[in-house]
Amino acid sequence: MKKFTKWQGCGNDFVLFDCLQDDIEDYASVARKVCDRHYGVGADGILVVLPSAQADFRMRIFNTDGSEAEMCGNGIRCFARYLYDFGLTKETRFTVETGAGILVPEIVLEGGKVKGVKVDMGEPHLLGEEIPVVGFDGSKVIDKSMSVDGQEYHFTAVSMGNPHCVIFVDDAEKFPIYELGHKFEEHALFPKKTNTEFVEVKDRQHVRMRVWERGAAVTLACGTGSCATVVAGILNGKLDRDAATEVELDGGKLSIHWANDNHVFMTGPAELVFSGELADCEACVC
Ligand SMILES: N[C@@H](CCC[C@H](N)C(=O)O)C(=O)O
Repeated sequence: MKKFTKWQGCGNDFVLFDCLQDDIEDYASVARKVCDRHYGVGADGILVVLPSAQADFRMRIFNTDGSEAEMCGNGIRCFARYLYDFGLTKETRFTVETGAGILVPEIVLEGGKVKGVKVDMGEPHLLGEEIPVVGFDGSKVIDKSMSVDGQEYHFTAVSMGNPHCVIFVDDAEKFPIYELGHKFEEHALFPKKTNTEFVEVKDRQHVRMRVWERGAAVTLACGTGSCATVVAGILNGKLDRDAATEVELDGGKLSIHWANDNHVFMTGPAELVFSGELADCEACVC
């Protein structure tokens, strides 16, 4: 029987497997089964805790469709809180190897209790080949035009280790995300597919964002998407850089700050939902 814990950060939910001792044979197949909301536990992805030769821990993340993502912002806060709450580290600040490099989460304490997690998400990548976006080698992809379903959209592309396409809209609530989201994800401009954020700017430090995630469809929140949104908002002159921006998501709020050292800092909640054991663990080697 493989034990797991279920977590959520702003309603973006994950099943976490601690594979420091017992590994899972096929992460992709476990992700597809376990994330199913009818036949499985139900989640937007699975997080895998692994040892690392370069950092204190290693995190891998698999989407509901079994694809592996380079990084997950809400996921790394849950990952960090698991390590701290379950006694795998006594440190409040430690290093995590991810597909986006080594990142640094910090447990935020208030009166001895965990209030949230702040993560140094590293530097955004802006060149076309780094994201990647076809046809933009050597240049940034800011306020460019793309056609989806016969309609022209202005987009800005940012990588936070994983690809994001940020679209500023007049009314985020009215955007037909369920009908059109997958067309952005699969657009020929993005050879590794993309996450897409539909963003309404409320004021210079406050946005409303809805997301269609690569490999997971609509989720209640996206941490890397929130970072990409704020970077794109600043690059387009819509947001201020001197203080944090509040990103209002379907499932909660994140505070994002693109600091002068070029690092993006994300602060937000991470909560344990429940612990359990998989009844059918045929994909595990434990
Ligand atoms: N929800 C996550 C991002 C998860 C990975 C994403 N779907 C991808 O494939 O890049 C977040 O909070 O960042």
